[in-house]
Amino acid sequence: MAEKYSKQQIMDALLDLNAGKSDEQKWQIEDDKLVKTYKFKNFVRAFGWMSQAAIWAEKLNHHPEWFNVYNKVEVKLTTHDVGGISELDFKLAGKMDLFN
Ligand SMILES: C[C@H](O)[C@H](O)[C@H]1CNC2=NC(N)=NC(=O)C2=N1
Repeated sequence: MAEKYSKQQIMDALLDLNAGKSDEQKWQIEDDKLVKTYKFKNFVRAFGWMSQAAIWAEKLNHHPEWFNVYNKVEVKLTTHDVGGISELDFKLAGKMDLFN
């Protein structure tokens, strides 16, 4: 099972994940969750991306909390099994960024 990351591990991994991204594209930590809002051209693009992300989530056996309205998807990643953020959240976040 994944281990809960310490604050330091989270900050290190976050720097890595956000490297080279504009402020708008950066992941943030909110309430012990890794959070980002993706914006797409339209609903079909948003939903297509969610379908791809769902396949990665299933592969990793790690599932997002997310909320979609039209062209926006708000994603919150946390590891329920450990009550915090783990490597799995950063893995899934990295995959999500690959095809957005
Ligand atoms: C039994 C099952 O493997 C676990 O409940 C998995 C499924 N997906 C999960 N997803 C997330 N985000 N956190 C978990 O702790 C988690 N655990």
